[in-house]
Amino acid sequence: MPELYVDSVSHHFKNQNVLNGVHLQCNTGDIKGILGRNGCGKSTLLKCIFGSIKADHIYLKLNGKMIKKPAYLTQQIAYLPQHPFLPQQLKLETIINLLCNRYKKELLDIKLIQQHLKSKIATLSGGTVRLVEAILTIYSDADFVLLDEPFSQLSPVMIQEIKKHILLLKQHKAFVITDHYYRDIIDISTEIMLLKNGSNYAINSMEDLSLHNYIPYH
Ligand SMILES: Nc1ncnc2c1ncn2[C@@H]1O[C@H](COP(=O)(O)OP(=O)(O)OP(=O)(O)O)[C@@H](O)[C@H]1O
Repeated sequence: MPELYVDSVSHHFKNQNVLNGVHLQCNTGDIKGILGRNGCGKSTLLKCIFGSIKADHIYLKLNGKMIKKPAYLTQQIAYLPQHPFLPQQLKLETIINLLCNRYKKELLDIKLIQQHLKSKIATLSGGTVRLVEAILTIYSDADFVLLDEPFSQLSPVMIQEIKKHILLLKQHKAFVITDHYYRDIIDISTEIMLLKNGSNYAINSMEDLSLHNYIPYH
């Protein structure tokens, strides 16, 4: 079964140690939810795994094989960054033709996608771009999908739509997802971890989140 295994992730910026030996592992069917306060290093962790920043140290295996080059070069990992990444002047249809093969049919069956196929990205609202980017990443060819704040900017019904697609695709893929909409993360995740002071902690209840001072005590 496809497996992403990441261990001993460490990274610093100037004199700040952001990640200090983080561990993460997931297989097809897993949705790994990552929670943590602002600035604790969630985005940095996803970037280190994807390879868009070079970690001080990372031990990364894909399907049992050690990967030494940036993981995005394997094309087995897809990544939704926090910032918009689709080319503004291209039509959605062109982007799909360039990027999507494996789940193209399923993608083109989605009403929201059909609706905007002929539109240039520049003409879509900010939230719609976010929605389209999240759906394209979920339906990418990759077996492992990293999603950085896929729910931000989205109305509740659109958050529901994204959750539906993640749950549909998890039979074929593994997801690592982070967002401050923690209830939505908890709702779909098979496992939750909290990032704090550079380390990861297993979360088994809402009380754990209070104990770690991620959510306030009631
Ligand atoms: N390029 C950079 N140069 C210097 N410091 C950085 C850089 N990128 C991130 N940092 C710092 O590293 C820390 C972790 O940032 P990161 O964006 O990973 O946090 P986060 O958990 O994703 O936060 P948020 O929930 O607010 O998005 C922060 O203190 C941030 O200021």
